[in-house]
Amino acid sequence: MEVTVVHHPLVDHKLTLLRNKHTKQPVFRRLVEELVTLLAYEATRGVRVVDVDIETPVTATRGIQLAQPAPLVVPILRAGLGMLEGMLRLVPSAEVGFLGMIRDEETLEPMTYAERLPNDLSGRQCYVLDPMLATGGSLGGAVQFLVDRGADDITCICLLAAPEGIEKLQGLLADLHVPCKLIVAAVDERLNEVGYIVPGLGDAGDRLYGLAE
Ligand SMILES: O=P(O)(O)OC[C@H]1O[C@H](OP(=O)(O)OP(=O)(O)O)[C@H](O)[C@@H]1O
Ligand SMILES: O=c1cc[nH]c(=O)[nH]1
Ligand SMILES: [Mg+2]
Repeated sequence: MEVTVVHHPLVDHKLTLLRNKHTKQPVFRRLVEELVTLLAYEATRGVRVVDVDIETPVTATRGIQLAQPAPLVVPILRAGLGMLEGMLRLVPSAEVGFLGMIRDEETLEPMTYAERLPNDLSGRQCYVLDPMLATGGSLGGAVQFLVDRGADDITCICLLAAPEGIEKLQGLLADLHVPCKLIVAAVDERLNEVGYIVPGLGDAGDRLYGLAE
């Protein structure tokens, strides 16, 4: 798996605001969207295009446009939903599929509770959105789910990743033999004893949408 850490002062500036526990929910939501737009610019460098003939007001010329089928964006509910608008701002013609996953906070095992995706994902460029790659259970489960549906081109966009999660995903992908990229704003130090990213930003879903319990 190719891992790209996006280095840019605006990304680091926004990420610092996001990490700050005093950042209020409306600002947090806005920052997540803005960050995703910046990451999506990097993540879509390999988006498929086709040549197209057009006419400008001056002359005929050749350009490009996004190829069909359109890219498929898959936010992992809940927290990944906070990234959707930021992604669609850059790729408004993308289609959207949904995957709901929750990790058991005791065992840290992920569970899939909702799914609305095309049945056949072969030949689709899939962009998975999840702000946090912690143990890697949730994103690994999501990637496995997409591959089981035939996905053969997957790009994951995360805000923060722990080294442990990246390693787990690498291991899974070595067995799956499917090309996969990871675009992330920062790789943090480690996981703590309860599976949270350190220094991290806390529970992304709770900070976006409030406490789930
Ligand atoms: O790498 P992992 O150890 O699996 O942890 C990461 C997952 O945890 C969070 O979701 P959570 O389960 O809290 O659900 P939520 O988005 O509904 O809050 C986050 O959005 C990831 O999906
Ligand atoms: O730090 C973490 C780890 C998992 N999920 C989160 O939302 N935050
Ligand atoms: Mg959560």
